[in-house]
This record gives sequence, structure tokens and C-alpha cells, in this order.
Amino acid sequence: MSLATATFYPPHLLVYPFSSSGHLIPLLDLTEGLISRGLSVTVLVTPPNLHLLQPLLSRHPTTTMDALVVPAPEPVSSPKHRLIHRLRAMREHHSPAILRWFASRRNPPVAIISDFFLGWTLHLARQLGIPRIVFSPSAAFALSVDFSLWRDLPKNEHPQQDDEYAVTLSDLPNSPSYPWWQLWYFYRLFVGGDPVLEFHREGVLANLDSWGVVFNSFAEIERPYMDYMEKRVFGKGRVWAVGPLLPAPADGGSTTAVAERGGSSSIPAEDVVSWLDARGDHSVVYVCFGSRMVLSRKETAALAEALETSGVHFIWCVREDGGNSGRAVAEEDSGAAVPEWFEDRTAGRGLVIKGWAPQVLVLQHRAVGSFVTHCGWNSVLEGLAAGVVMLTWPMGADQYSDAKLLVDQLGVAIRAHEREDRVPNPTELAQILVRSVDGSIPERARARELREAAVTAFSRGGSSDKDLDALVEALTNLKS
Ligand SMILES: O=c1ccn([C@@H]2O[C@H](COP(=O)(O)OP(=O)(O)O[C@H]3O[C@H](CO)[C@@H](O)[C@H](O)[C@H]3O)[C@@H](O)[C@H]2O)c(=O)[nH]1
Repeated sequence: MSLATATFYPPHLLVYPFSSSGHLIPLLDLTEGLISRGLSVTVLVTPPNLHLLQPLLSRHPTTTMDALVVPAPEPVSSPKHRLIHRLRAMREHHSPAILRWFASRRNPPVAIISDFFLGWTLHLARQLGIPRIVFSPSAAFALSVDFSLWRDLPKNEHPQQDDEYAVTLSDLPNSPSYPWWQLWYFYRLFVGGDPVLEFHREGVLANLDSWGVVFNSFAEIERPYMDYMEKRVFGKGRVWAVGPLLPAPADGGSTTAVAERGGSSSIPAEDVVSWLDARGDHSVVYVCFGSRMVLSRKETAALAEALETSGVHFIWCVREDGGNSGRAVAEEDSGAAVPEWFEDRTAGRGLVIKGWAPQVLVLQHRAVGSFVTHCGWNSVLEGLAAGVVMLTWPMGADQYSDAKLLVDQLGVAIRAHEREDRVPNPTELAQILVRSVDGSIPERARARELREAAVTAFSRGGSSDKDLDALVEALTNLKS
């Protein structure tokens, strides 16, 4: 081919998110960052999530940003291990579609970046002769714990005494220790030979064998675990911490982009902002448990009582669509509505959002002082970047690790509640709510410092900005 007719293709990537909000939102933010640094990206998406890609698709030409739309697998009917069944169905349906699409491309991807739930994509990538990079929407600390457990399989020696039995992971920095009940649900249930749980374990082990890992995190809050990942798992130059991933500066951080991140607000975002505008600095407690966690009836009642008796100003984002959170709470007891009396008795100082809240917009408002959170990692990063004090109420998955990091290692949070089999005491919870908006607590000073650290990390020349440059360079080198 003559030089005159040669076409230049930028390095092309296939990005494959897991389809729930906590996983999809940050990977789309990463996609924007990769495109802005000159890569071309195809995002695999199912029709129900295509609308979440529209802002990206409308901002970039198809030569740099495209969607590979594949059918969503049938909903899984078995309530047991629903998540793992879904992952297996994704492998079954999406692998052939990816293979066909790859063969038809003039400029096929140089690598796949896929969510850590999609460990099986390592084998697909090997079939295609390209590297697979893990995307972790969870912290390096939490992922180190997960890797260590599934690799070494420590057993519960005293299954009758879950309360007392603790697992210490002495190969990890600071040798963290966890009561058995705090470990990931699937891990606690694991028995060798169970094909469903073995599939999950194989996925985790495939992550360990992948070419590299990208964390939505930043070095300043968990450097020992990034170092661990580099030294003990992926090797030098194969660990990139590029967070906190937030709505892209490409939008000028516009209010619309922030307000509509991950979904449309159930209440017009401008109404939420005017409500906040009328409140004093750091006086409002924001309560939200992410995109999937739902409270039981008793937990909802206790929280309602605490919010009422505390007298604090608050925004409470309530999920009433129970039954899909993977919590140990019985399905018939989950997804409770707020008590009937609640909104009347708290009128004038509380706003209840039933459904989807414009979370990042709320957190970044000067009136918000603290955040009652289940410690989903995106919420944690959004809280850190906004400089709010966090009140931790972990409910499963990686959330106990995140709470440990926030309270014990970073000193930016206060424990609000912790046990799934116990209901918080409303009086104690009310006291914690009141304390959290006190301007003089040490956690508020820490929140300010960590906000600075987060902003510096993703600003030009900060640690996350440099890691994103390094990731792009590594991907570009794959092409040449
Ligand atoms: O009303 C809402 C609810 C959520 N969000 C956003 O949705 C995301 C929720 O993510 P996260 O806080 O991490 O919670 P989950 O949805 O519970 O996320 C799952 O995925 C995370 C990343 O792996 C894990 O850390 C969690 O434990 C797991 O439950 C965040 O960006 C929120 O800003 C909104 O904007 N409005």
C-alpha cells in the first residue's frame, strides 16, 4: 500500500462492562478518558443500557467511539446465586457475538478491558490473541482481599461460631482480619465441586492471570495495596490507578452531565439543587445505599426514627424495589416504603427521593456535610471527592473492606451500623447523625484533606492522570 492511500487507525480497544450501575458508570467515565487521549473504543452494551452510552456516542464520531450492541441474556429465574448464573449466561451469549464482530473488523481491538466479574473474557482474549485487562470498580484493598481468599481458600474452622471466627490475611499489607460474617457471600457459601461457585472462583483466578488491572481509585488512599498488586500479582507497570472517575471534564463538568450520570433523577435535579441552596454549609446529611441495596422493614423504620428524632436536615434516597440486592435479608422483608408519618413529621427539613437521586450533584453541593453510605466503592470515591464525612453502613460484598479503609486507615468516616442480622439503635444513630454535621469533628478536617488529595490525583500531572497516560502508552505500544 502506498503512503498516500494508507489509512491511520488509532489503537482500538474493546471495553466490556458488567451491566449494573456501580460497574458501568465508572467504566464509561474511563472510556471518555481513553478517547480524549486519542484511543478509539468500542463498548459492548445490551439494549437496556444503550441510553447510558448516548452522551458518549453523541460527543464522538463513530471512528473513535462505537457501540457493539448484543442481546441481554434472558433474566435468570433461579434466585440462588443469581449473579453467577447471569455471568454464565453472558459468557454463553456474548462470546460468539464478540468472535464474529472481531473477525469482521478492519481495525480489530488491540486489547479487551473488561469488568472483574467477567474473568472468563481472559480465555476469549487468548483465543483472539490479544491481552485482557481487568477493570476494577472496587478498591485495590478490597480486590486484594478477594484475590487472597479465592486463591488460598481459608476455611471456617468453627462454622457454629461465625461471630468469633476471624480470618486473617497475613499475606496482605497490614494483615487485615475479618469476622467470617463479613466475608463475601459467595465465599462463605463455597464448597469445592459446586459448578456454579467453581465458575465464580475460576473467574477470580482468571483475573489474577490477566495482563494488567485498572483501578477506579487513587494511589494516595491505598498505595500499599497497589504495590501489593504490582509486586505479587500483575508485575511492574501493569497496575494503573486512574480514579476517582467522575463525569468527564470534556463536558466542562456541566450540571446536566453530573445530574444525569447513571440515570435520570426521579425529582428534577434543579428542584433538588434549590432545596439545597436554601440550607447552610455542611448542614445536610445525604442518605443513599447505592443502586441495588435495599433496607429491610426494620432497618427502614429505625433509620426513619433516627432522622426524625435527630432534627438534622437530610436528603434520603429510598429504593423500594426489593429482592434483587443479593442481601441476606428475606425478600418479603426487603424494599420497605418509608413509614406513612415520616414525610409529614420531617416536612421542611427533609427531602425524600424515591428512585434515582442525582448523587454526585448532591454530594458536591456546599450544603451537604455528611453521607450515610453502604460503602459501595463509587459512593466512597464520590464522597471523598466531595469532601463529606461518611457514616458507614456496609451490607455485603466489598463494603466491609471499604468501611475499614475509611474509618480505620483514613480517619474520614464514622461507623453508623454494621451487622445485617441486627437493626441499628435509632437513638444511637440519631446521635451519630447530629455529630456528623458538627463542624469541629476531626473527620471533617480529614475529609477536607482527602478532597484535596482526590482533586490533585486526577488533575493534570497528578498520580491518576499520570497513570492514565501510562495506560494509554502501554495500549499504544501494543499496536506498534
Ligand atoms: O440514586 C442513586 C443511586 C446510585 N447512584 C450512583 O450509582 C453508583 C452506585 O455505585 P456504588 O456506590 O458503588 O454502589 P452499588 O450500586 O451498590 O455498587 C456495586 O458495585 C460497587 C463497585 O464494585 C461495589 O463497591 C458495591 O459493593 C456493589 O454493590 C454511584 O456512582 C452513585 O453515584 C446515583 O447516582 N443515584
